[in-house]
Amino acid sequence: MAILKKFDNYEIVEQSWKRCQNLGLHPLDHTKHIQLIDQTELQEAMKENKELIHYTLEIFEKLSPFIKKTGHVAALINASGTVLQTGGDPQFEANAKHISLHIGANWKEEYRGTNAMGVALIEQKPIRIHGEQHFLSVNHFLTCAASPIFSPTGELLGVFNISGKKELYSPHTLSLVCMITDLLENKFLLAQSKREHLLTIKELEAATESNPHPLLSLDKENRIIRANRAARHILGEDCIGKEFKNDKGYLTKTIRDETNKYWRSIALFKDKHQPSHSFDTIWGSCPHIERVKTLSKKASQADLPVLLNGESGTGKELFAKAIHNESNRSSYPFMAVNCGAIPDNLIESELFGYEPGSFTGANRSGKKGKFEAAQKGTIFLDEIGDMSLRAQVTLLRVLQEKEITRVGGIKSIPIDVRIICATHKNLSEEIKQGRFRADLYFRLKGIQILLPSLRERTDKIELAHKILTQIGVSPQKLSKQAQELIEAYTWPGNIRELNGALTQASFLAEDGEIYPEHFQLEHSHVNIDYKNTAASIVDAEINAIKTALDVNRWNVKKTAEQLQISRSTLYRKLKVYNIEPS
Ligand SMILES: Nc1ncnc2c1ncn2[C@@H]1O[C@H](COP(=O)(O)OP(=O)(O)OP(=O)(O)O)[C@@H](O)[C@H]1O
Repeated sequence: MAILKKFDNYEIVEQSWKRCQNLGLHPLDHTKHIQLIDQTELQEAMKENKELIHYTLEIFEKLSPFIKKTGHVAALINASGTVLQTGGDPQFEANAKHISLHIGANWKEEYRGTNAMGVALIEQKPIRIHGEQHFLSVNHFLTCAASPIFSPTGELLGVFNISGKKELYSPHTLSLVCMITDLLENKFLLAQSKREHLLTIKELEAATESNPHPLLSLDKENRIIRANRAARHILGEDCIGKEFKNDKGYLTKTIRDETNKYWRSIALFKDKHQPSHSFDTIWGSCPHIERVKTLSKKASQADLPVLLNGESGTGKELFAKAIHNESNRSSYPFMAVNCGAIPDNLIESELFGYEPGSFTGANRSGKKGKFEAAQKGTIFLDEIGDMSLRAQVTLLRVLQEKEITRVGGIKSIPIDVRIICATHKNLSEEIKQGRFRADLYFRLKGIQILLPSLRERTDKIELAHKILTQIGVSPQKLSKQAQELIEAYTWPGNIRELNGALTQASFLAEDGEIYPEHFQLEHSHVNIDYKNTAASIVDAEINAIKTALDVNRWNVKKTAEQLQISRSTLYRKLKVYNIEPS
């Protein structure tokens, strides 16, 4: 075993060798313990790991030029050790078959001795096993690097491995394997958290360099549903199911919020270093938004109630904050209340507070309500159209009397607060339908401001560039085709949706140019004209690529030069358009 000592993972390998000896494995007998599963079991395993295989194949395709060229083989095993996929250098793959590195074989340590996949399964961390570190001498010609793959809830799904001849040893293979497993884990998380509030923690001392994208998703109660490895590293391995408390002041960025107002009301995760909202932070130069800004600036000086009307995600809260920040009340609090999210029986205690011991479950020392907390400042009543009729009566009384009484209390407290309301509903229609009180509407209306939807705006690309700059991506990375898609899509979730879509697309583009395939949008919202234009652009591009490939006899370097694109872009397009030599 002395030979093992020259490697830094000496202790792990030594323990593995001991386990192999205890299990009765012999370094020279590699056939005795071979474990293969039959076709039925294999199909079962494939079915169980369908998603894992699908994502791995996507990565295999991207990697295959590199792996083939460098004489390596990549392999995926499931959590029981069975090889589910292999791919890479065909010549080396033939060698690999001789040592049972093929689909259906089991590479658990107990069957194949010390090996990177088997040890990664046991240690549940990335590992390299090089040359003579392998227990079976038949594997001594190999150098292997493997890393476990975890589900977004922390269960071990399998292991990804890259093997090559030991002369090809490179210190980077292990990093590559780790990057691949991170990518796989993120693909799972993105796919599974479609209807969850997905965040990334942006900047943190504890964030590891090799894992720059901690991702986690939250449920409506702010509990962590899923987290990738980087996020679990920061928040603790047992973080799943716990509340995400941002008590350490992490800078977070919402990647996706399925426009569920309840999640949005958990507005805890604000970047502390963000400039406070003013009209300068409201982007856009389309005449429509310019008009709205001018009106809002005037409104900020008037101390009258303001009613903001607009679809979800059009910036109502942003405008409310800007109005407050530019008003005489700016040095006093801005309190936001999502009226639709508060249960009817709690609305009074939420708005007006309560005295000690007033109801079961209440805080023993009593609590200030939002009106009191906003004293001399502004209260923002978001989704006022969703407020129950009962709550509307109570609110109307406060507006008339300009004082509140805490639940369970008798003392009246005078209130000096400016009210800004917002709704996506047509309140006149709500009044007609008997769902909103006309007298309350007239009290709240004051200055009415109608925010345009994103599809009505002419500055979508300008907004997209601003968003990309904000998330640290150069606007140049937005391809022409992606710009066409942004213009054509109808954006039912407005700027919030655009923000989420771009953040996600830039993430999926992995620092490359952003193309339509990086967006996860609902096709039904794409304008029909675009579909035709897009189809013709795509056809023209496919034809150009095919012609150039024919002319250059499939020499990728020359073809890329002729098309004036990089080789990696050409490879990507070949894959996306499924172009193969005929
Ligand atoms: N003109 C704009 N410039 C910059 N960012 C904007 C603009 N409009 C909206 N946003 C961004 O879009 C997101 C949604 O905005 P906001 O929360 O203000 O919308 P909303 O209309 O209040 O949505 P909801 O009705 O769902 O409460 C926020 O991240 C906000 O910063």
